Amino acid sequence: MSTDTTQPLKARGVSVALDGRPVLRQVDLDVSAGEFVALLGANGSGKSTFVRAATGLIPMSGGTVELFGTPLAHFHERHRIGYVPQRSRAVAGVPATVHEVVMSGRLAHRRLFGWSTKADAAAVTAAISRVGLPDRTRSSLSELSGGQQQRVLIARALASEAELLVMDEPTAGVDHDNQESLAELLGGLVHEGTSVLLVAHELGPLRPLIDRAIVLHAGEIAYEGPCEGLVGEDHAHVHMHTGQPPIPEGLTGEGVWR
Ligand SMILES: Nc1ncnc2c1ncn2[C@@H]1O[C@H](COP(=O)(O)OP(=O)(O)OP(=O)(O)O)[C@@H](O)[C@H]1O
Repeated sequence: MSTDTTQPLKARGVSVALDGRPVLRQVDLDVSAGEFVALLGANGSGKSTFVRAATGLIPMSGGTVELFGTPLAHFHERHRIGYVPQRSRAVAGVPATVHEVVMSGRLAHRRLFGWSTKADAAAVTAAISRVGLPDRTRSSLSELSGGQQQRVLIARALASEAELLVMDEPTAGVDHDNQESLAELLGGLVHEGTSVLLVAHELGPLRPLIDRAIVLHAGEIAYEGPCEGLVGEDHAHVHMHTGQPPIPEGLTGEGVWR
């Protein structure tokens, strides 16, 4: 269980331009220790861009990010962040076994070119078991179903013993039963003190886990507050399409539409 109460993520005024076009504008977003935050919004609203910028994968054109109290540029404890990319981005053409992919989650624990240790092997075995794939350890990733591939990517983050999981659409293309298993797994991790930033279109079985929702619209925050302030599964889309809050302002008493 994580006992560190330092704020895992503090982003202020994050702006990103891609191909010279502003994609994110002045986004403030926090994830506190033990918190489960959902980042919602329509296709192209900038969700993936935000998590990629906040984890240092792409540069920002403005703003600041602190990870566990350390400015991004000086943050070297990569193992504390478990980035679970969109499956389609991560899996395409990867000729690796489940074991190899999950073992790659241990790299941040090792010295450069160090051999894997017993601790690495134990962490990998435990992570693969935890996502329910112990009998697929030697399978190639390409042989697995979409939901199983997603679990392998999560196991990689678990193997790194991450304290903040940043997950980009982990339920996309995953059937309901696998979404339920994912919700159970994440519920257990949160109970143990893991913090989560989840990018999603639809929350489904993950909805009860969420402490706070943030809706992006065209690269800016359009809503921040509890899920109860969101109406329906595709609520974010309704709002995005109409440009109007789906409920009269002030009626929920919770959350802020901007
Ligand atoms: N490499 C890139 N170069 C130029 N523009 C990009 C690039 N990647 C994304 N974009 C654009 O940036 C905007 C935000 O994309 P992003 O992938 O962050 O959105 P998203 O909310 O995660 O959408 P989705 O739900 O479809 O993944 C989109 O208009 C997209 O076309």
